[in-house]
Amino acid sequence: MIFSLSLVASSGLAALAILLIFLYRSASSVPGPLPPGPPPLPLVGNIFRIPKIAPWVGYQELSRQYGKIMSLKAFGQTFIVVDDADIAMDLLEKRSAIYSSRPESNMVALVGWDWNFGMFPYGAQWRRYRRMFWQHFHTGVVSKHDPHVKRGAAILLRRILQSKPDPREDIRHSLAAVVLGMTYGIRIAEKNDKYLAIIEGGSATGEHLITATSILEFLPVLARLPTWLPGASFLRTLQRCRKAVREMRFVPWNDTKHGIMDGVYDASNIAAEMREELSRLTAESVAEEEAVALDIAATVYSGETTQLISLTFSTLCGFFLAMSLYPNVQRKAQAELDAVVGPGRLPELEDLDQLPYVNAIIKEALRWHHPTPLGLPHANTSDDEYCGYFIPKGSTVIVNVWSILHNPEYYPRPDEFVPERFMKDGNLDAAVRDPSTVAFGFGRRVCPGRHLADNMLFIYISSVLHTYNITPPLDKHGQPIHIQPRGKSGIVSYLEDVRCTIKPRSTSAEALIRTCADGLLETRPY
Ligand code: HEM
Repeated sequence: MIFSLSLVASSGLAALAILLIFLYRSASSVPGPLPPGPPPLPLVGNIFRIPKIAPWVGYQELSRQYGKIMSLKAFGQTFIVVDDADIAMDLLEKRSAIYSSRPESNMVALVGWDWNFGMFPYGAQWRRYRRMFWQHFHTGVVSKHDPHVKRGAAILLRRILQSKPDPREDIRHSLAAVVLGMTYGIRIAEKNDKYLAIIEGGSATGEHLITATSILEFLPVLARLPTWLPGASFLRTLQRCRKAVREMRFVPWNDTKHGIMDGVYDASNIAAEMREELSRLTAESVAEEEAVALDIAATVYSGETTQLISLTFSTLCGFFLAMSLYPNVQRKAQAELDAVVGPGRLPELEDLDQLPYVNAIIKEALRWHHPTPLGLPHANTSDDEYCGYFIPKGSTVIVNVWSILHNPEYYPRPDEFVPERFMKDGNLDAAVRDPSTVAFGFGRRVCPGRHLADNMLFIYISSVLHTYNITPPLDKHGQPIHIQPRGKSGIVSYLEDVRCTIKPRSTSAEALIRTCADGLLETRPY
């Protein structure tokens, strides 16, 4: 009896143990909840809660309600929105093995951008392209582009001497000169340049890439409809986009390859280096390698929706506006430049360490008006769990970079342009979070052009501060107009209005612009 009782008891215990193990196992295989977020509607999810205008502000408001990591749903797709630098690092840097892909997008191929590795999914092909790109931009080699950068800054200095109330066209023209010179050795014409028109046509297609706003993203089958159908104007737009992107991808490469472009060109350029390498390959591998090289070159100057031009352009526009609004900042930087560089020359990269306040202005320019307020989205390639929340494979992970860079806890009075926040006792303060740690993205996808971008921002900003005074624009009565900084919505956010008055600091500054800039602008190849 005792035996049978104990048998029953022990078999009961065993059954209980098996049941507990089963319950534990099934509980642990049930994914935890998604990060908090607004309750989804059936089928469409949170489509109506996804902010469309200045979405970084809308996401910040949602994050205040739901937390620093939250989730939204749209047509079955999960969006994870992160509003905290440490969480972004935890996921995108520390777990970069699974958070380095891009969201799948039908629009990328429909608009014709599927050769650009910035949009490739994570994998062997992306690695191969990125490695090739990196060979031309890592810290050990990036200085080879300095002559092109200095020449671009000289073009800007020379063009704004005409003192127009809006510097945008001049900034864009000078950056296009850098990118075409550096990539293909092409020197663009003062006016009506063929290659400039090609870049602008290609980059304008970037707006069609924004996912979740196009019906084609969810119903790609519509792209197969005949273009002549009434109401199918969007298909004709896509056709035009693909043509513009194709021209951007092939025309400069082919023209320089066959030596048929107009005007002068510089022998030192990335495409020429690539061709040199191709010439050492066997005939069988040349065709495949040339296709990759051509796309890498096109990526340099088109980047992810024309990184080099758009993002550097947008940051420089923010700098011009900030200088017109904060005259004391400008004067302080000019005093530093006068003491270190002196009146007889333009600043050089070698001066960088001696100019902490100018460096602080560059950091503040990247923070105050960040060109990609929501960064570029990542996607995770396997299911994950973070702080008890389930993050399903294939989620779109968005970091609200703007909100992080405007968090008053780290950057008090965040809407004001205050370079002093990065300074302590006359030096840069290492204790303040450097905006570059989030501004250039994260993990394995971090911007591979960041060292070039740093150099460009330094040369452009220090050269302009050294030679020009930037003040507010004047109305027809000669009264200063106060411009309110407002960023437009888009993957790249541009300021709506950056009008200002730009005048040489003195007659000797004007002479310096003419002599130094004209020297750099000589048409002789390097
Ligand atoms: C102020 C200037 C710039 C800013 C703020 C910037 C910012 C960024 C950001 C936020 C990303 C996405 C990173 C991520 O996914 O986490 C990115 C990617 C990228 N950037 Fe930049 N960038 C700048 C300049 C440049 C320049 C000058 C180049 C080219 C020389 C460049 C080439 C690229 C490329 C090719 C990618 C895609 C990388 C990949 O997907 O693997 N960027 N950049």
